[in-house]
Amino acid sequence: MVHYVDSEVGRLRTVLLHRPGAELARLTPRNNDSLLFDAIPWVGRAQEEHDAFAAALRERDVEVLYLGELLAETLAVDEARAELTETVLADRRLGDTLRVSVGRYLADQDPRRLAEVLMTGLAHQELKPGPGGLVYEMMDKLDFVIDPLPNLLFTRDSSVWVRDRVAVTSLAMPARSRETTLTRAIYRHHPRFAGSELLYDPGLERLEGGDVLVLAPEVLAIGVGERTTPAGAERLARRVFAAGLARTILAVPIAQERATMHLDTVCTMVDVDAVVMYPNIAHTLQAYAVVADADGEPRASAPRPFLEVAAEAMRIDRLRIIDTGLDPVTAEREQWDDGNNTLALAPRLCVAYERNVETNAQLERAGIEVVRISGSELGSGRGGPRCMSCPIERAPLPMASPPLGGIAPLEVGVEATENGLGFA
Ligand SMILES: NC(=O)NCCC[C@H](N)C(=O)O
Repeated sequence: MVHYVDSEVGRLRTVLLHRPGAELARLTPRNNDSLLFDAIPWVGRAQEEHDAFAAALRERDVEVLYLGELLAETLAVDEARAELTETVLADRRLGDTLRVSVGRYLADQDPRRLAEVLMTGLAHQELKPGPGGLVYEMMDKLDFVIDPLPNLLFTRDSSVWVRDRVAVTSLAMPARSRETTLTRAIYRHHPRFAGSELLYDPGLERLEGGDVLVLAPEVLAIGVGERTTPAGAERLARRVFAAGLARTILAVPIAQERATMHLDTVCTMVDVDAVVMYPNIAHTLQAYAVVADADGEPRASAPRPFLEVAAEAMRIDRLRIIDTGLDPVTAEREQWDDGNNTLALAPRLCVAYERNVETNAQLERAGIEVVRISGSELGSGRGGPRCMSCPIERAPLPMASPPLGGIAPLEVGVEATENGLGFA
């Protein structure tokens, strides 16, 4: 099984999605802020929108894997089951009496139902018969014994592939931190991923997948802001250099605000040399170019304009920008609604939310084909097509020029095609 991603735009072959389920029905006006949703989604409609997204990908020959299914299959492995049960029971809010009772409940579930509980959580009133004990008695019947994970929908953030390695990330927000226990278990125990080496681990410094862009073979950009810390970027750089997976990493400071929670909320790639980007920051965004010194340690140079540093690292003349919206107000509205958060299926072919009318028109004027999907309900969690997808295999792109540092491209069968770019 090939797992390989060396760009943002190489033809997408396999992707990990999560079809939203009952975990979305846990959202209420009391908890939506802490669970990182801006509204209460209509679950059935969100599922329809998501099914249409998945269908659009399949129609274009993309293999769609579902996190829920992989998790259920993973839980058939005893070691994975024990590991994930233990993680849930380690929650110090439970106390001993409730812990024993939750442990028994989990042990009684078959892999499919256990996967559902791990994703959807468990409400106090669902644990029957109640175990008694102080903790249980003092809980409200609507409280959660196991918290739900409504942000599983955004598979981009909990893992990211860099060439043939997968980085299981370290999520910053408490509402999301348990997500990576699930992705980690899948990559470690599911037979499909047997032999995959983990490049990063949830116990390390904060790092989220939405901040990691594979700009070109051997060039990564890492947003540093609300979610990813400088220490997370440095740790990933060290590991990527040690594994010979990249020669330059750009650390890109972004405002620590909800509107710009990840780098992919302001900038995504739509061609080998083009990004759709929020114009209000395009020319002020800076980047620190990080390379390995003689000992393999990451060394950063002084910050310079992102667009310049990126083009240099990618060995192209210019990184073309396609603006979000037409005017500053439309740009602000469409950036908020994930107009920048496109998912490239191949160079010059991307998936975008239909509601971002002006941005999509700009993309088309620039020669990018746009597959429009509706996302009125999906978008209530503040994420678009890129956030909702974790590419596992993309057709490789050629190196921009012969590698200078002696890092050889992997032998993974670059397709010979008419345009020579490895995509049909
Ligand atoms: N890459 C992304 O921007 N992902 C969107 C994550 C949205 C989610 N509600 C969160 O706040 O983490």
